[in-house]
Amino acid sequence: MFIVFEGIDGSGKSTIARRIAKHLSSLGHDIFLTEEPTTTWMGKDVRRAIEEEKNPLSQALLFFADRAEHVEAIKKNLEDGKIVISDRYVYSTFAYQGAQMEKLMPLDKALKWLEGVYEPMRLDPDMVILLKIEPRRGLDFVNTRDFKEKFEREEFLERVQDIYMDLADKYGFFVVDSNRNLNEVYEDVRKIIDDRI
Ligand SMILES: Nc1ncnc2c1ncn2[C@@H]1O[C@H](COP(=O)(O)OP(=O)(O)O)[C@@H](O)[C@H]1O
Ligand SMILES: Cc1cn([C@H]2C[C@H](O)[C@@H](COP(=O)(O)OP(=O)(O)O)O2)c(=O)[nH]c1=O
Repeated sequence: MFIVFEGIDGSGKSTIARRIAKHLSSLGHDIFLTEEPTTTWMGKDVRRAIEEEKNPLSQALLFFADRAEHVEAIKKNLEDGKIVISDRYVYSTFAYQGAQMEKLMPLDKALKWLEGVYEPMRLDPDMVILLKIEPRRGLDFVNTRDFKEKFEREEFLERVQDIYMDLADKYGFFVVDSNRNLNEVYEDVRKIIDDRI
């Protein structure tokens, strides 16, 4: 079973993924809890490219390089009978790099290209849970930098979330409202997963 958490920055993915991993582990399941960008040197290079605001195409290809390796690790853990829980996956690239690339080309073309790059490494999750939060609220939970940067980030994340919502329709994500107390969010997510495991 391969479960993915998606959502904009500060939507609660890491917190909820950790709690779900603990819960499933207490039920006796073996869990591989993982994340993208990964914690490998490739993942570190990806983070550096984001920080240095490199060209969206280089960023997209770096995310895919990191993911191509990650998919191998995920496959191995699935073969070992583990439940894999990933904090972000390919839909982050579709949503974030899609939003960046639409400044260069129409979004549908950008998404087609990104889906094409994914194809040779494709490993589709059994379940994708999208945590949906007001971008401003999410930003308040993460780093607060200067006002202008925050405003630009908020506008960008609004667009990322719109794309996520289109992807939710297309790929059949479970959408959970994260504009609430984290315990309520967790309970909804736990029910979705417990009903299907
Ligand atoms: N819906 C929420 N209600 C209250 N706190 C939240 C909520 N979502 C996130 N947080 C808090 O915001 C911080 C960032 O959450 P995190 O799980 O790291 O989000 P993400 O991985 O999506 O960026 C954490 O301190 C978390 O407790
Ligand atoms: C996996 C992935 C992440 N990202 C972005 C989302 C985040 O802004 C940033 C770092 O990811 P992450 O550490 O998960 O951020 P957060 O915990 O705040 O959600 O990388 C992409 O743009 N494309 C991708 O494919």
